[in-house]
Amino acid sequence: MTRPPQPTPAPSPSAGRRAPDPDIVLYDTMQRKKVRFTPTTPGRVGMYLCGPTVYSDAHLGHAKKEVAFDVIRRALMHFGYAVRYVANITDVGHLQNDSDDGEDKIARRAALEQLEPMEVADKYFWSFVKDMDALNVLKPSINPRATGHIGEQIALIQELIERGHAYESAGSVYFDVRSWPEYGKLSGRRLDDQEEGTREAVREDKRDPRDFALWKRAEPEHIMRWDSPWGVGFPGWHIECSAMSLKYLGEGFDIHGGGLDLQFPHHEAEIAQAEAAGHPFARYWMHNNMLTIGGEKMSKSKGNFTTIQDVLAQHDPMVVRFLLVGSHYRSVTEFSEEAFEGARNGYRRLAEALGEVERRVKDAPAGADAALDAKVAAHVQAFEDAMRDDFNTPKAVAALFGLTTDVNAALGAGTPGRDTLERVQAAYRTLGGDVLGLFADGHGAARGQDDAPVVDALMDVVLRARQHYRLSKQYSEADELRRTLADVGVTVEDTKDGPRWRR
Ligand SMILES: Nc1ncnc2c1ncn2[C@@H]1O[C@H](COP(=O)(O)OP(=O)(O)OP(=O)(O)O)[C@@H](O)[C@H]1O
Ligand SMILES: [Zn+2]
Repeated sequence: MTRPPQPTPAPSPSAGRRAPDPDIVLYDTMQRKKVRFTPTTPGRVGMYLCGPTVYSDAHLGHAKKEVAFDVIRRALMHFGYAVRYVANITDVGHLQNDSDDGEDKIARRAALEQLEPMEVADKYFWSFVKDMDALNVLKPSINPRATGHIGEQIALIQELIERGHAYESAGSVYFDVRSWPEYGKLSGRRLDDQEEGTREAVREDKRDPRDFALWKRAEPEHIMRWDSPWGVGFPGWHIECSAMSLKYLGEGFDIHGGGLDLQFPHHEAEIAQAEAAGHPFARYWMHNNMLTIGGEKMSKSKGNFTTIQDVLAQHDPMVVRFLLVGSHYRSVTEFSEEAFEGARNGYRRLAEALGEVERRVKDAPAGADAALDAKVAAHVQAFEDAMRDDFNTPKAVAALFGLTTDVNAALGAGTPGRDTLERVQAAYRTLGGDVLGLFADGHGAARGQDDAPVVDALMDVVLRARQHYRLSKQYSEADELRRTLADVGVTVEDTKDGPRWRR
């Protein structure tokens, strides 16, 4: 079975209010330098992002990646491009330790929680969606799941076998790394170097220890299994991304994104699988750096993670987002309470200035303020220049602070003309709101002030009252309190450290 050719589809239309900006520069990992960005189809961008493996709640490291690429997408839209944004959901094939051995992460979790594997995948998929909504991450245009594309993956594997780049062995299929000299071009790893690291892990059914699985034979106890030309099995982790990105974005699509840690082997494998099968792959590769804690990558397996839900129980989602955009996507973001403190103050400064502008704009005197207009235009220019230069969000945020200093000075001296205030408002809403994703409804400026400390104090009182009811066995009063809180979206959980709440 040969896979039909994949024409580049017309991307779904999105806001293209201005002519596509030809001066965007981005850092391409493949070329190892900043290059001018020119999409294949003028005005349209096809973008693919490696999404989560849905076997646990997402942590703040995942949020860094999602927000980083969300901002890139939003910036491209701001600069006049229609973006089709495809982000996959891995719900099969991702084995423990990212290797070709071990249990499937989803199946393992299913056994632990005594759920169907698809129940696990759905549970954590929806938890991920909720987190992303809270962080104001735009929904992907397409959110394909690996289990929904087994046919496409099998077809691509067949093409690789036909072309002599993959072989079947005992019911599994492996990519023949030696048949594809370009393997290693993204990460810059030479085949000899790779051999060193993997010699130990040599499997008897592989011709070469560096060969990676495209399809794995399912042992009898393996629950997630599909029929294939090679018997009952399941796909390798890498193949889904090659198959689904080509399916929805077409050959030679524009941008492929993901975390730096995915460069090797995942992205290297994605490229080899597509290109060895004769399908030109992504034209630009973008990688976000890591969110760290104590200098170490926050990661599920290291256990040094804080879930997004836990973070959001303590911090305004817009402050979390502000913290993340405060460092460049290619820089490390160190997670600490002090960093949050800084973000809270920084975000409040912007949100309060916008709040004040929005309060005054209706009653502002007619006309404009030329001096302030000139300053606003310069800050807008600085913001856009920063974003054109490899999406430099820290510089862009600095431009918003510059704007805020000038706006606060002008507001201190009186109320500027309405035309100017409207331009100031539009600058905040467009640059901070549409591009950086801040000031989402119900947060920051819309609320006028950060009421988190007040809410925290009130919740403290309420939880103590509930605790009092419980200790004096007044359970119906305690339940009534919990229900009242639930009605306004506040969940109370009793943990071994006492009651905790989140909204
Ligand atoms: N600390 C982090 N900072 C930024 N991006 C991250 C971080 N951790 C994971 N990612 C990104 O999120 C995506 C999914 O990662 P993955 O599921 O491997 O998370 P993980 O916590 O590293 O899990 P594990 O420890 O089980 O490998 C990848 O693109 C990865 O680069
Ligand atoms: Zn991928």
